[in-house]
Amino acid sequence: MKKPDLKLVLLGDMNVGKTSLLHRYMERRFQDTVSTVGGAFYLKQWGPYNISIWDTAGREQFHGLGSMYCRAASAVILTYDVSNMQSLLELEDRFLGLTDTANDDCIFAVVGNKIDLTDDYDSESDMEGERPRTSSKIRKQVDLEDAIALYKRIMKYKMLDENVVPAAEKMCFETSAKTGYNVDGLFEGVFNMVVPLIVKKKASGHDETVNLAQSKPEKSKNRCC
Ligand SMILES: Nc1nc2c(ncn2[C@@H]2O[C@H](COP(=O)(O)OP(=O)(O)OP(=O)(O)O)[C@@H](O)[C@H]2O)c(=O)[nH]1
Ligand SMILES: [Mg+2]
Repeated sequence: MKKPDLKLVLLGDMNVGKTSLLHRYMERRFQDTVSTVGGAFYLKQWGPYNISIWDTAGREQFHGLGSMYCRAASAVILTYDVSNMQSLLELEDRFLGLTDTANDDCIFAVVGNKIDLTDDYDSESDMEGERPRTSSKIRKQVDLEDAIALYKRIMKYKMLDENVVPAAEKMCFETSAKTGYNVDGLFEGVFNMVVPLIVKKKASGHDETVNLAQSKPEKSKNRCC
């Protein structure tokens, strides 16, 4: 199996839709999921590069595995559910510390999924990024500004200079795995951000990504642990 050039990890509480986002992006559809056990990974070719994307379990009982999955990650997607404020709070309380094992120049994205459930979204108009209001849905509990504030706190926690890292507005997304809203924008936005890191690493001869042949996972989209 070809060695991935970089590693991207999805973290977040159970039920926020991490697996569904990955299915939507990789398989172009929304399908029933079961709560993830341990973790799973996909391989994605992006231009000349191979990216491994790791889906992790949000359930508390698998929490101990999180920092292992984050080891040497170049990008972490912290995912919450826009209809559930607690899921945003958990990112800071429970998941951020797991990223201590990621690369120093790791890029972070904060993603609010299930936007389709909220009164901030109209599926009839889900075209070209439009998102007018309707009245008949759940109240949105987390605003994009809350996610942006979290992103800024993450940068502080990582002791990264806000003027050097990607702008918060560029790294906070709202998505719907169900309708596909902004899912390509999320993954491709993150891929484009990390490509310069691969180029830099290759140029300096420090290619330190995980060798999948050694870390013993399976074919694309297989479960492990
Ligand atoms: N309406 C709606 N439901 C969603 C969306 N994304 C996921 N779901 C549903 O939310 C539930 C949980 O989705 P998963 O993708 O399994 O969540 P997860 O974050 O992978 O959960 P764990 O594996 O337990 O950590 C499922 O019933 C999905 O169908 C979305 O964008 N909109
Ligand atoms: Mg899952």
